[in-house]
Amino acid sequence: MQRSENSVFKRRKRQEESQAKPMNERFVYQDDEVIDKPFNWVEFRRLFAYMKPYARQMLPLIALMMVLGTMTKLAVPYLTSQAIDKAITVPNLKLLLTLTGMVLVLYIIQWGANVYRIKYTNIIGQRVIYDLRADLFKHIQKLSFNFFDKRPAGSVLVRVTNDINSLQDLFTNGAVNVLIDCVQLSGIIVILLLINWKLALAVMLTVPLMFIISTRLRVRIRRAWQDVRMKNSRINSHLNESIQGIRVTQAYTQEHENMAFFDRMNLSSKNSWDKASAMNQGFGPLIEITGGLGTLVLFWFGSYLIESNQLTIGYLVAFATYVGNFWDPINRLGQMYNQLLVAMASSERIFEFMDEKPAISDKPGAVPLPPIRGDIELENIVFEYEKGRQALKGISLSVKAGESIALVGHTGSGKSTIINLLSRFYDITSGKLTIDGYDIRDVQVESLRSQISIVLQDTFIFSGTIRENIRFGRLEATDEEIEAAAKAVHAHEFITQLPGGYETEVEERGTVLSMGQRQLLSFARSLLANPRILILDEATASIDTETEVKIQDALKVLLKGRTSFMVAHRLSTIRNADNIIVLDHGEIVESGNHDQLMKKQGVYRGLVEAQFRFL
Ligand SMILES: Nc1ncnc2c1ncn2[C@@H]1O[C@H](COP(=O)(O)OP(=O)(O)OP(=O)(O)O)[C@@H](O)[C@H]1O
Repeated sequence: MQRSENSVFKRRKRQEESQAKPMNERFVYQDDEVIDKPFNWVEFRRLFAYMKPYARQMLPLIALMMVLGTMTKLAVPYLTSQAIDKAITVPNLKLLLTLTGMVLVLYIIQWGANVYRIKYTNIIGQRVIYDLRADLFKHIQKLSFNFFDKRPAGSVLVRVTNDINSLQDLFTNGAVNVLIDCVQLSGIIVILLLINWKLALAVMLTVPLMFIISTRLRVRIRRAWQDVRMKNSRINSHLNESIQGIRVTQAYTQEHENMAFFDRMNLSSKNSWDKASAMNQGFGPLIEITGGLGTLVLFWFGSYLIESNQLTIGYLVAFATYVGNFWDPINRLGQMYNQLLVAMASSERIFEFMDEKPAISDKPGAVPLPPIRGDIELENIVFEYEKGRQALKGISLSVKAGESIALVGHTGSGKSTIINLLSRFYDITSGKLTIDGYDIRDVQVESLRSQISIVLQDTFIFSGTIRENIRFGRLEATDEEIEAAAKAVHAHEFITQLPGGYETEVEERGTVLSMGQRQLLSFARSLLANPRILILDEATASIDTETEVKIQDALKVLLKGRTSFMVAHRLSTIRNADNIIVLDHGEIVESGNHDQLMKKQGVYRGLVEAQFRFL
C-alpha cells in the first residue's frame, strides 16, 4: 500500500515536472514571501518587546529554574566519575551509596526545575501570541477599503493564523531553549577544560569543520522551508476563494477543473515539504558523524592520557558523557537558528500589516461631526481608484436635507463610487465634499459614519440570532425597538414564521435566509440605527414585486425626514425620488425628477423604455 502510494506520488511528480506551464491558470496568487532577507535586529527587538510586560514578573523565576536545571544536569557526570574512581575501582560501598543518593536528588531537582520552567515559558508564550494576534486583528479592522481591494482575503487570513502560529514555538520553547543551550554549552566547555584542557581542545577540533558545513547546509534548508510556506500560503488563498465561490463552481460544473488545480497546488506543496524535510534529516546525521569523529579523538587521545597517568578512567567516562551532551545543544542551536529565521520572516509579514497606515484616518485636530441635518454638497469631485483612471470626472451636486436622490446609469458609470465617497470609505482625489458645511476630511471618521447607514444588495449577516443581527444597527436598542423596526419594514411576518422567531440562529452570510429576507433584515437594522443619511445600494434588487409594494411603504417610513441616496437598476423603485441623477462614464449627464426626465427624451427615458420593453 505504502509503496503504491509512493509510486502514485512519484508519477504525479513526474507529470507535474513535465508540464512546465500550469494547465489551469485561472487563479493567480502573488507570492508575498520575502526570501533571504538579512537578519533584522530592529524587528527582532520589536518582536521581543511583546515579552516585556511579563518579563519582570516571570523571567527571573524562569532563569532560576533554567540555571538550576542545567547545573544539576552538568553535575551528574562529575559525580559518576567520582563513583568510578573512588567507589568502584577502589570498592567503597558507603561512598557509592552516598553518590547514588546525590545523583537521585539531583535528578529530582532537575525534574522539578524543568516542570516549572516549561510551565512559565508556556504561559509567557501564550500571552505574547494572544497580544500579537489581538493587536493584528485590531489593526486590520481599521484598515481602509483600498487595503482589502489589493489583497485576497486568504492572504490576510494566513497572516493572522499561520504567521502568528509560526511564532508560537519561538516564544514557548525556542527563546528559552537557546539560553539553556548556551548556558549548557559554556558550562560543558569550562568543565572539559578544567578536567583536561589538552583532551578538551583535541575533541573540539572538529567544531569549526562542522560549523562551516552546517552553515552552508542551513541556508539551503531555510530556503526550502520558505518555499513550503509560500506554497501553503497559496493553498490557503485558493481554499478561501474556492469556498466563497463554491456556488459558482458548482453551477458551472467546474469542480473537476478546480480539483485538478488544487491537486497541483497540494502536490507541489507536498513535494516542497518532502524536499525540505529530506534536507533537514541530513542535518542530524551530519552532526552525529562529526560527533563520532570527536568520540574517536576522545578515546584515542584519552587512552594515551590514561596510560601516561594524566587522566583517570572515571574522568574519561565523565568526559565522554559531557562530549555526548555537547553535540545536542549545538544541533538544537542550529535548528533554532532556522526557526528564528522562519519566525523573523513571519514577524516581518505581521509587522508589515501592522505598519500599514489606514488610508482613511482622522487628521490631527479632526472634530467630531455634530448631529447633522443632512445637507450635502459635492463640488467638482474627481476620483481615481487607480492612478490615472478616473471613475468620477468632476461631479457637482447639491442636496438639501431630507431630499431623496436616485443614482442611475449604466453599469460601471460610477454610482457605487459616489456612495463610497459619502461615507469616506475612500478619499476624493480632488474637489470638495461637505455635509452641513463640514468638509468630511476635517471631521472624525467615526462621527461621520455613525450618522450614515448603508443597505447593500449583498447584505452581510453575521453568525448569531436574527435579533442580534438587527441590533447591530444600534447596540443599546431594546427588544421592543428591534421588533418595532422589523414590523415597520415588513420583516416581522417572516421572522415570526421561522422556527426560533427572533432567536433563530443564522450563519455567516445568512444562508438560512433568502436574499430578499436578508435585505428586509438589513432595512430593519438601518431603521434602528436611525441615521440622518441613508444609502440604499441596489437594496431592493432581490425583493419580489409583491414584497416591493410593501417595501415602498416601508421605504416611505425609512426615508422620511432623512437625506437618502438610492442606487437602483430597477427604475420603478426610484420613480418618487426628488432628484434623479443620471451618470455616464463618471459624469452627470442628466438630472431632475421622473416627469422632467421623461419629457427630456434623453438617457433616462431611454433606460426606462428599455426596461419597459424588456418586461
Ligand atoms: N475597488 C475598485 N478598484 C478599482 N476600480 C474600481 C473599484 N471599484 C470600482 N472600480 C471602477 O470604477 C468605475 C465605477 O465603478 P462603480 O462601482 O462606481 O460603478 P456602478 O455604476 O456602481 O456600477 P454597477 O451598476 O455595476 O454597480 C468602474 O469602471 C469600475 O471598474
